Amino acid sequence: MYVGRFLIVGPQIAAYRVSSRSFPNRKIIERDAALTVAPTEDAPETENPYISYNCVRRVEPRSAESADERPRTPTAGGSVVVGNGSHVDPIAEKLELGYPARDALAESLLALDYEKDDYDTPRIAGTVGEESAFVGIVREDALLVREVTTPTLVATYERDAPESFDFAAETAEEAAAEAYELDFEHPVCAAGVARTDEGFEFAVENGE
Ligand SMILES: NC(=O)c1ncn([C@@H]2O[C@H](COP(=O)(O)O)[C@@H](O)[C@H]2O)c1NC=O
Repeated sequence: MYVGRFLIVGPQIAAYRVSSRSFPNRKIIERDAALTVAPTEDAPETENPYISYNCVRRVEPRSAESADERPRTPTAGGSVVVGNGSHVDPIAEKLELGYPARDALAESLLALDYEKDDYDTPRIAGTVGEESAFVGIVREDALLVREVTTPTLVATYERDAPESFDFAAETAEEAAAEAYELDFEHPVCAAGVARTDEGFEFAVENGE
């Protein structure tokens, strides 16, 4: 089965996988507080605006101090956002401003809406916070945002409503590997995120 991009959010763990028929020449690049999907060096040029984006963003815990004095190093609090497009950034920025995760997801997904491509591709996103985790999707016919307490999957095609999903990973590396290896067609790359005592750890599986 081909489900396109998908994510899984457990309450303390998250995974995101790029599956792609049309743009397989992509990889995930690790940055300081983000993971970015980008074309590989040998990818053909394209004007498609939807294939390069931050698929994971770390959000530092809110602090009463001024913006300049906020902690810059990862701590055990804070949140993580995962998703399949440019909406990941406004969701993270709203969490930074103190929006509840449900509202940050709903507002950002609705503002950007589904992608205006040949497939009306939905936008999907998830958050892992200190006390709760959420998933969301905006499709041509619906906006769904739901709190999750067990691992939950949502995908762009076919499996496009949040559903409970058997996901055993406990570390970021296991999450990236398990998502990459799941039996959905056209795997390209995957990201894993897990909360640890020090903050969130990230891992990437680029299938190399
Ligand atoms: N986020 C992504 O990595 C991504 N990759 C492809 N798309 C969109 O989905 C369309 C279909 O792509 P595919 O045939 O690879 O599933 C593409 O034309 C593009 O508009 C994406 N947009 C949303 O999932």
